[in-house]
Amino acid sequence: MGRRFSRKKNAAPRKERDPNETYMELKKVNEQMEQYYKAQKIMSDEEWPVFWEHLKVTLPTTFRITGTRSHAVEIRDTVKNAFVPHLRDISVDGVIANPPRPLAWYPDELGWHYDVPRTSLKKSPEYAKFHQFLVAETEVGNISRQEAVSMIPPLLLDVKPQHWVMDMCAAPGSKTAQIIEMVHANEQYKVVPAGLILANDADYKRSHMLIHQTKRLQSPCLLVTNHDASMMPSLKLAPNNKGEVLPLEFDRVLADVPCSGDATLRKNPMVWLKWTHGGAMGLHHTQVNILQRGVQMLKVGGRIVYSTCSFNPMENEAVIAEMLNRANGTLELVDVSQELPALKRRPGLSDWKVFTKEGKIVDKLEDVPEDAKGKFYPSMWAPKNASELHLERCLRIYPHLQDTGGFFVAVLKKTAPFVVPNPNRAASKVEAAEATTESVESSETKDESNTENEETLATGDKHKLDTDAVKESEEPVKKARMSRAERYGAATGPKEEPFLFLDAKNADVELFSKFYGLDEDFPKDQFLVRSEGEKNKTIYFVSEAVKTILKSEEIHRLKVVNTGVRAFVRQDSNTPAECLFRLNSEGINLMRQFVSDNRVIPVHLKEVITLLQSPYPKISEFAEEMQPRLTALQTGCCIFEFDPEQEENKDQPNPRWEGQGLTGFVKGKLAFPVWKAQVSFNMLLTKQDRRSLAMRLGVDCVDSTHVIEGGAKGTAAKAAAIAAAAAVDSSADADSGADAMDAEDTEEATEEATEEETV
Ligand SMILES: C[S@@+](CC[C@H](N)C(=O)[O-])C[C@H]1O[C@@H](n2cnc3c(N)ncnc32)[C@H](O)[C@@H]1O
Repeated sequence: MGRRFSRKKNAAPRKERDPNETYMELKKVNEQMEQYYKAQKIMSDEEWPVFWEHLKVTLPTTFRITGTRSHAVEIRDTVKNAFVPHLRDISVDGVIANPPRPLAWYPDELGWHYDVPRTSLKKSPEYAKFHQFLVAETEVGNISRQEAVSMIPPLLLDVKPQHWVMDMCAAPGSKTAQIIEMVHANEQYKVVPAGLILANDADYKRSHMLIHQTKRLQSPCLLVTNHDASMMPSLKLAPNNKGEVLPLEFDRVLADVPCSGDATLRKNPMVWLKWTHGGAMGLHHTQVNILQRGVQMLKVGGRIVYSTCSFNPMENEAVIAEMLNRANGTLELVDVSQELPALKRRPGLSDWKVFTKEGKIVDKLEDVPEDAKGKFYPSMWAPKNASELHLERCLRIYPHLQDTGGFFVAVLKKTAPFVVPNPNRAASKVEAAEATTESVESSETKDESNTENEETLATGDKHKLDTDAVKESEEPVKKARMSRAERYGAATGPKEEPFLFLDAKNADVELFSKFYGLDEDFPKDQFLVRSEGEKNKTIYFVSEAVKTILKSEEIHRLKVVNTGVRAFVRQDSNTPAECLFRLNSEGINLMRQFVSDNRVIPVHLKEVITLLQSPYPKISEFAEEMQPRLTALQTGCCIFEFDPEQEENKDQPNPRWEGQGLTGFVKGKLAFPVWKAQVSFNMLLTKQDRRSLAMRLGVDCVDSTHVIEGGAKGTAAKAAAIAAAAAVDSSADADSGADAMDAEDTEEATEEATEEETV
């Protein structure tokens, strides 16, 4: 049995990692890489030295002020007017740091960057306060830490609130979060957007990081799946309200594919050590297949964005060129030169070199040594018609252009239905071998979905494995033996509980609908549970669009790992209460819109402080004028709503941000669930949420050991899995690319969540 390593209970706290430590010690040279990219002529000889030197400079920290909250602009102005003036001319580690500033190309000045590394923030009291502010706002979802270049693909995806969007390789989820915000951009009171976000990742653990990262956005329009994206299953949706049965297709698709990540070396200095000629070779074919599946599932007229955090043409232009040729006129590269006009970019390449692993240039497949041929595909070379494909419309983002990481982005539009090319036009020998098993596969697929149109049928019969993992000779036998889940690319994580919709007439639904006075036109048939146990424990709410997927007769094909906002949780309470279902903080902002005012208590700061500082305050501890209402309130859960605008002293400086001149309170209303027992009250927030609320209000709080939060069984285990995944991720594996920072943030947050749920 292998040794198990565990952290000792009384071990000293883990030392905070200092990415710069390793960074500084590393020699920032890699001659192979330098030669390789010089040979690719990715830029002019004059520009090269500036580019190369810039790769060695620490990356600024960036964050986004999220668009879903109506007060995003107020948060921006707080940063701009209250913090920035105090952050001018501040010396950190002996260097005068540039104050935070907006990213020139990010719309409405909602994307920001600053130079002081995270690990040095505490060295300056001004920056420490700024950091505290960022942390508090991040916890409530008003700010999202994300690398600048990683914000570009969703912006170019041009998502509207009614769009159905698929994010094919979504973990850890920073781009998914951005897309969710776009779907919710209109934020109309009592309106659940018609749009949908299907966020997928092949890695089960990472799919849970994604769930964690997006949870704070409280979107009922999100569905998280766990498939190999090149094998996303076709699906017929449940009939819509016109009785039509439509295939699962998307208006927008993001293919932010796994890549070698060599454009992240400002943040992942290990790239300097690890880069080799072979790094991108095994990825090209997977990338083509993921992109092709995305194109297949895209509606005609829809947009697909392909992106990598790699400079390598084999992972970039070669993939796009192959896709355009396969699409044979049904796909076009969009000229986005007028979109994000302030974003500095360089055009895509129309010619590039292919190297062997040993670093020799090979002009064509025939020239590759026989024993290495299996690793190469004809599509790795620039096609003869490259100059006709408008590859210059691709975007190459280089670090020296605007002090960012590197990125590659291509925006494609589907102009007509796309049929997978004849297997004879297969991209490789391996793919051709796969085609020999087609009769086994396609006959089964046709049985399952014989009404599918030509395009989806073609899709069904081309489920491919990552060819690197497949031995050619074994392939036909293996594929014929594969389980259905494997053929559809479902990853091998634990079996998921089904999603079971509750009837609008279900006794529990009727009970909480009546108790909370849910609006008459609230869609009560969009609640679901995840187990067929005797008692419904946690009740989730999903949008209508999500429901049409979950109610599909073919839902067994899709491995859904998470969906829905936790709206109600059955409270195990000894207190007699008419309704034991309590509202959950996770869904409070959504549900508040539909709950009758009878269960909503407007409160002042005083009451919030009472709840934060005393675990079970009695009615007598609240303001006298509130006591009759609190006494009359039926026992059970209610919402306390705090509106800072109603405070008399709202313009007084907040002691926490003193010096920054910030006025008293956070902007916008705050709603949180509170349980009323016979004579006392209890705030139903996790320790973390209590702390973050206290921090935002500039007050202290007491950590109650009786914090109640809706942790479904097994959630702690899942959170532990997330933490483990984040830990793996933060060691800068290649495909985490530009999002490693986000993973680190997730790790921190998850450790908190785990701690919480085990209380
Ligand atoms: C560059 S990262 C994506 C970053 C993510 N879009 C974000 O913004 O946070 C690539 C992701 O692809 C996933 N992945 C790798 N191979 C995959 C496949 N065949 N299908 C789907 N996802 C895959 C990895 O687990 C990884 O999470």
